[in-house]
Amino acid sequence: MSNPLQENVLANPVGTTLDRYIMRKQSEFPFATGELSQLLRDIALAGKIINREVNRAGLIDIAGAFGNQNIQGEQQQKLDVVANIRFIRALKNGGQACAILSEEEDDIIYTGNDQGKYVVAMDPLDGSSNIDVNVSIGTIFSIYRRVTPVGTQATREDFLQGGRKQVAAGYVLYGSSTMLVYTTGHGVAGFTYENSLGEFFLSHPEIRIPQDGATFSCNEGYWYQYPESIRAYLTTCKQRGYSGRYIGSLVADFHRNLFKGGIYLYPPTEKTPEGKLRLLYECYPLALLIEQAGGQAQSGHEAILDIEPVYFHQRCPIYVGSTDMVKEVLSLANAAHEAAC
Ligand SMILES: O=P(O)(O)OC[C@H]1O[C@](O)(COP(=O)(O)O)[C@@H](O)[C@@H]1O
Ligand SMILES: [Mg+2]
Ligand SMILES: [Mg+2]
Repeated sequence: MSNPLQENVLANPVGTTLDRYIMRKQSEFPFATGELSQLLRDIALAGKIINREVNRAGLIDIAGAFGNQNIQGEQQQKLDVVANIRFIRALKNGGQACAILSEEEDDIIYTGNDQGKYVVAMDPLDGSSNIDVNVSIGTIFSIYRRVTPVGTQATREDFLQGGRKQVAAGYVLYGSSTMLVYTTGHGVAGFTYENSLGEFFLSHPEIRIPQDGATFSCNEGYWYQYPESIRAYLTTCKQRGYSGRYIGSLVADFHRNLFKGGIYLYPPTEKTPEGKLRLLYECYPLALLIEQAGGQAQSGHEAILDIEPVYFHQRCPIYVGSTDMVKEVLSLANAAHEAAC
């Protein structure tokens, strides 16, 4: 007969670690060789290291601008640079990624692992404008199986395969808790970081976004730069009494809508006529996640995952979230388009 202590411990298992979950998922694919599993572990490790830097950002000298501009013409923050270095190093040491594309670097980063079967596109630190003010930020990643022969150097073709060729995608959210959310094309799972054990534990096995929502996320500071159809949509949302929520960190706004329902909009503006967000390491990975969770991601003309990739730091408008809300934006945009023709 077990005593109360044993019963209590037996009744409270610590949970499924990310490692165990990856192994369990791998065993569902008889031909899996473990390289993608190892790559996901490497990304989780980099996420843990950046989490440590983010948590003590105020204590150590990584606040503020780094003093360089990246290829986007944006002032790099110190934490952008730190996160970039940490991720590249973790992927180099992991040995599975033969090349990386980063928001913070102009061109392909070769890891020296030419035997690696995968390439990774990443936004090492998303929500840079929020770094110094202790607001949630994140890391976004997208993984492809290379198309160039193993043993050779990766080329731009490996990165410009198109959104539907992603074999995995996800993000790490550094918020009130740190979470890793990813998909390998078989649903979306979320893991919460347990600091004291240094482990990610499965906390959200099958994430599904609600079909509809009552929250809209966009920077209304650009109201007068938005297309008329978007202003019409936002006006309708307000007339319905929907909530406006805008953190200014794409990962954090996306995460909230993923769990609660809602829509994130970054339309074309006069300042960014093609949209602001980057196709390869912001829009594609979140579009794969949202479709796997039952939502939609559109550019106003087509599904984000169907946009043809032409160059590395390509931008596009994005409307992503609950299906009913994205569909409504599209129908207004199409009506405006037809009226203009
Ligand atoms: O300040 P704006 O124009 O509203 O843009 C905010 C958006 O830009 C971003 O900060 C762009 O990402 P980075 O921080 O990785 O450059 C998104 O996270 C965010 O949603
Ligand atoms: Mg970003
Ligand atoms: Mg960034």
